[in-house]
Amino acid sequence: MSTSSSKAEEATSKPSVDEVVEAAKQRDPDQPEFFQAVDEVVASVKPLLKERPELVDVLARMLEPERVLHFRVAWQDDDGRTEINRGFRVVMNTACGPGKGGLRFHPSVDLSTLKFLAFEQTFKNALTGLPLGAAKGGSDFNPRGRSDDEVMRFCQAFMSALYTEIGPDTDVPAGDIGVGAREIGFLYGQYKRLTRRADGAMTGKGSNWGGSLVRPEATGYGLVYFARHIVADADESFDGAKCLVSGSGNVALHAAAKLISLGAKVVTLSDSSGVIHEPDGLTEDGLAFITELKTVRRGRIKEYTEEFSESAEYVEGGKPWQFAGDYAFPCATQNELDGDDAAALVDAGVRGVFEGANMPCTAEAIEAIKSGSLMYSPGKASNAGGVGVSGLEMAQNAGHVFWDEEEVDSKLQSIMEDIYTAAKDTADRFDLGGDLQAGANIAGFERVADAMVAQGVW
Ligand SMILES: NC(=O)C1=CN([C@@H]2O[C@H](COP(=O)(O)OP(=O)(O)OC[C@H]3O[C@@H](n4cnc5c(N)ncnc54)[C@H](O)[C@@H]3O)[C@@H](O)[C@H]2O)C=CC1
Ligand SMILES: O=C(O)CCC(=O)C(=O)O
Repeated sequence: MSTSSSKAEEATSKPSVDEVVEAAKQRDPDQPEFFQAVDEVVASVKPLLKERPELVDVLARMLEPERVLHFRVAWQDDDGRTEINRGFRVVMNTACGPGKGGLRFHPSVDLSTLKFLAFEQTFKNALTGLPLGAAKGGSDFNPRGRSDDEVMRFCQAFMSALYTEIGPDTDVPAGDIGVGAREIGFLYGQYKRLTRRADGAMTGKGSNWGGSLVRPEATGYGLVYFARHIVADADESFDGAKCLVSGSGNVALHAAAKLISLGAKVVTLSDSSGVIHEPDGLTEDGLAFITELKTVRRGRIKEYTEEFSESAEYVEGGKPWQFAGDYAFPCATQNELDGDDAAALVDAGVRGVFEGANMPCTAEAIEAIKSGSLMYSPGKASNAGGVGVSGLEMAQNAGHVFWDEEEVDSKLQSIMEDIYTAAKDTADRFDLGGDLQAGANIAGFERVADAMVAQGVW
């Protein structure tokens, strides 16, 4: 081969998948959470990229957000002091529809965390089958310990910087960690005050001011609907099963409620301080106590053992994964279940791990879960019910209609079943031994990639 032709070949040869990922890592060496999420997806989609090598270019574009907004949020606390926080919105991919994804208010929020969440959201939203793109945003502001007035002033300042960038056909934020009904109310109120538009540019709104029924419950209920398919395929059921649930926020509380309604014994819940273990399972009254404790009094989970139950124990700094059970539902935060925790679950005879949080299992944990032959569902599939019902909220807002609970819940069940089927069928298509993680990643990736190809290079 002549030197000139090999030069021409070099000039036109495309980078490999690994080179594409390596180049992205070199651009942002300080974003470990983002690249943890990227590595997980890329490992799964390699069989597809082998079949369709032209999609490697598309992957390269997916690794760069479409837009990143970084803004100052200055506000006054109750003592009249000026406080400064950082605000962000990462619009990752609008190939399938407007930006869509939650806002997180937590001291750990930075660009790496938001890019990982927005990247996960890209494939999750595609899996719902709805016309949704993907975004995520938030702030390092911590609502814990702040008065309602402080939270309102913070939310108003945050939205004052963001309102020009969002809209029902542009980007539609919702809640996530630290952003619940109270925060959505303050944020949407400020959006309307500034734009004079009640156009549903946020989801998770109250059901008497433009929100959808079942949106508060949707992520937790959807998780259980999804897991129920996996468990049923193994000829098992949740009736009488001991379930280890982590967290005590929106996702955990509604997953626990649905599990209890199916006859399961929810033996743990937790917060960032520790875990409670109720050996015979939480009663509906016990769960109602914790729901009030967490959403109204904004207290700590240990108060359940101090004020409500004599049979429960509280372990400061503990995690649910130290207890025995049949199934585990990590519903708190990223990387809350590591390799050692997963090994403990395998040793304790746990038979399935179903993710409610985004990326709650580390890579080592997933490896241990799979080599222990446990059932496993990745968050981007099993927690997609929240954004699914957000999509239904957008549809109701656009049509100026309001659906009853039965209608929304039955649509949610269909969405979860369709995602399960897509993940399973895609795993079969690539002969992946029923690996739902790989199946979900490939199915979500392929939908977004096809949409990007159809819309040209930009
Ligand atoms: N809210 C939603 O609709 C959706 C949420 N998710 C994900 O679910 C997870 C939980 O979110 P939400 O319930 O909405 O938030 P939340 O703010 O209502 O609850 C978060 C819970 O996690 C606990 N937590 C936080 N850090 C912890 C730690 N290091 N160890 C133990 N517990 C910790 C908190 O104490 C709280 O109970 C997050 O990963 C979120 O991204 C995913 C899909 C939708
Ligand atoms: O409903 C939404 O848009 C937010 C859901 C979300 O943030 C998530 O799926 O992680």
